[in-house]
Amino acid sequence: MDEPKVTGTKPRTCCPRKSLLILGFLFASAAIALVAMAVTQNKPLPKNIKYGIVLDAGSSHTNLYVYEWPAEKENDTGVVHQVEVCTVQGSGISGYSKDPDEAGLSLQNCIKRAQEMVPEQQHRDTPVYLGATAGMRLLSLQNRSVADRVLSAVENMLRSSPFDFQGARVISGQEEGAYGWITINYLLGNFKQTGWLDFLPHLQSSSGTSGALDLGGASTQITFVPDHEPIESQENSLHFRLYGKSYNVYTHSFLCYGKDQALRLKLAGDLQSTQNGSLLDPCFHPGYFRVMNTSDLYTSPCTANGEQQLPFRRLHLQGNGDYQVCRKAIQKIFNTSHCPYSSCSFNGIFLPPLQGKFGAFSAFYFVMNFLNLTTEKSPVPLNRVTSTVQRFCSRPWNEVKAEFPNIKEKYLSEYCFSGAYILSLLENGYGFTAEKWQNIQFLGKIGSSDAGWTLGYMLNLTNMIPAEKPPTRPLSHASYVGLMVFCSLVLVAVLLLGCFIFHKPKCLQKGLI
Ligand SMILES: Nc1ccn([C@@H]2O[C@H](COP(=O)(O)OP(=O)(O)OP(=O)(O)O)[C@@H](O)[C@H]2O)c(=O)n1
Ligand SMILES: [Ca+2]
Repeated sequence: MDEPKVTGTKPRTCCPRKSLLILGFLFASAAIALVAMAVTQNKPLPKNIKYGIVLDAGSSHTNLYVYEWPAEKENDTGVVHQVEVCTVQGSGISGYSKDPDEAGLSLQNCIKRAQEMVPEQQHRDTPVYLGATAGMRLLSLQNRSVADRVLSAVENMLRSSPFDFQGARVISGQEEGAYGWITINYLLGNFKQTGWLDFLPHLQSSSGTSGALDLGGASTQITFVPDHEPIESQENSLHFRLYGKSYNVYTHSFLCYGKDQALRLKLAGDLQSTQNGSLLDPCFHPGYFRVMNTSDLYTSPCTANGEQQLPFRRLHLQGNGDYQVCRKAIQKIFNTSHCPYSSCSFNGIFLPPLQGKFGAFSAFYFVMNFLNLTTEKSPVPLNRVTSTVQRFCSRPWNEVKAEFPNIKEKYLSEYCFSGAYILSLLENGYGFTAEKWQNIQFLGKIGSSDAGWTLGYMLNLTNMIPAEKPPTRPLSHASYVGLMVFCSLVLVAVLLLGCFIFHKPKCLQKGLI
């Protein structure tokens, strides 16, 4: 018998497979398009670089610095960096008092170098500034009109360059201190806008900044934020508002206390106790000789007051490398007999208690670096620095010369004096104890940029450091797009899942067949 036929309609294929496939395809395409759009939209645009040039016309020499930064990030912190430094051959511009035009010509090679560094089409938009420091301050005191002629010679040279000349002037000691402080804190990232993390306590000192110590040939600067102390003298007080934060900064520039002028001060003092023009100098190596015209010692306004009729015209200096005696001789150039404030450094100049970390650069760094005292990770303790300088000073000059044949004799012969002077200035002048010494970091460069006042000067003149924190979005554009994509995907996935759960296609429901 035939089995009864099952009648009725065939069970429908409950899943419209085709539609599901199409849906899946559309979903995948949408997801791919979303991701592709986010990626292409966020591809870094071709970099639009800007340049700026600053000439540091120091007392001993002139350096030209080229800086660059991405145009669209101008107001961010830490984006400007040095791409070139060119050292002008010969003396500093103040050394051209006898032939001011030569001061202008001396800059030519470095200007050429800058022309090679900056793309030609940007020459006209690249600002160039020249700032002269203590050498020109001294020349102005000595002979204003000669100083003006030197300045106009360098100005004419810079005006004739293809760059956008913005000025050549003598900057004040206060500015030099302040811009050095801005430079190092900008480069160390201490002005960083922390955004969401603003409420966290700062790790460094209470101000979150580092002090700056600059030692030049003719002046030296100390700049830092004291700890809640009032700054007792107006001329040492600066107020900055940077990236939405206020800073009360102490600064002082000691004219005549750069290392070259300090040596002159010491020698001029020593001369008073010699009868015949022979001087046994403890700050030079045993076996070192130097002959100088006594008149040269008194050409600077730093020593002019002590000018006297000496019975000899030449000074015969002979080294004996005695560090302890050298320190005593140097001590005499710091007058600590009077202080009209609650505390002073020397010469009656106000100094609040030292606070926080310090970055020490220019000659502080050159000398410490030469003595191999900057290579270790943590600061070398004061007693080790002292014994290193002491040992170096006692070495015979011919031995030192033979060991460092490539170092300029002028630099090499003075590292003993310079080491002792740095210790005198920091220990006795500013009061860095063995403990506080550990807060000093000797630095030449921070990243690719030299520590010095020039970067801070340019940042200020180009208005690249805003007083208030620029309004920033909580997320970067890339993070924003990424998050949007992610959330969209999650949303779609949740939607699909919801559809599947609440409108389960019959084929997926158990026991239907
Ligand atoms: N490798 C070097 C380079 C420089 N010097 C000396 O360090 C001193 C300071 O140099 P610098 O900071 O360049 O001084 P200037 O900027 O020229 O002087 P100032 O800031 O006082 O105008 C000078 O006596 C220079 O001879 C040194 O001993 N070793
Ligand atoms: Ca300098």
